[in-house]
Amino acid sequence: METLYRTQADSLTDRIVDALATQGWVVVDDVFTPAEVQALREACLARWDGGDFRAAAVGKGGGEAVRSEIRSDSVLWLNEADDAPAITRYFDTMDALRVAVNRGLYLGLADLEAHFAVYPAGSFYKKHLDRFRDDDARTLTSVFYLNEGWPAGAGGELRLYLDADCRQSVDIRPQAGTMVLFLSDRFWHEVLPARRQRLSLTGWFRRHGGVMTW
Ligand SMILES: O=C(O)CCC(=O)C(=O)O
Ligand SMILES: [Fe+2]
Repeated sequence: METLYRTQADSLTDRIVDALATQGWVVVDDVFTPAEVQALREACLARWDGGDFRAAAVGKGGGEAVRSEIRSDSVLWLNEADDAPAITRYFDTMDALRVAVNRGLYLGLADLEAHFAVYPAGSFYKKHLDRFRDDDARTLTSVFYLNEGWPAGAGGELRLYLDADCRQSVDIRPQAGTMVLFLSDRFWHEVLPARRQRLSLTGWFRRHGGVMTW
């Protein structure tokens, strides 16, 4: 009988948890409402126009460097105390998702780091894994797209490789409202060259590595 009382939000998190448990990745399109997507898109564009973005780097700490032959997007890191309600709402919703995923999968996700990314026409991100060699905190990747009506010929798909040998893959169009979630240490992926400006909001759920903090 319990299922009768389930809300739509519950069934969304059930779908996500089930897919992550069985295949390690999932594509969903109902985490945010169309109005929330639109507000995030406007916040992203306002900051892009304001010149707040920086060329994205690869690597971490001492090894961090801008390598435009590997990735040619620009990013703006976000924090939950942002002035824009759309952004604080993003962090609230993602936190609810974090709690639900922890409950279902015991991943021990502790926090989220997130940035807007803008890929100007012609940009790409070559095949990579999201987990850093020297830091295994990134556990679950979420990529959320903010592009109204992305035509089939516009490139810019996320190519997600489904096996370690990269023999099988799926291409996901970066349409507004689409969210892709995948385990950060398992799935190689790349962004195919985009033929028009491509906007996204990428988040990594991290667990606390090494020393326990309680
Ligand atoms: O935007 C995407 O589809 C993926 C971006 C990505 O792989 C990354 O920022 O690590
Ligand atoms: Fe990535």
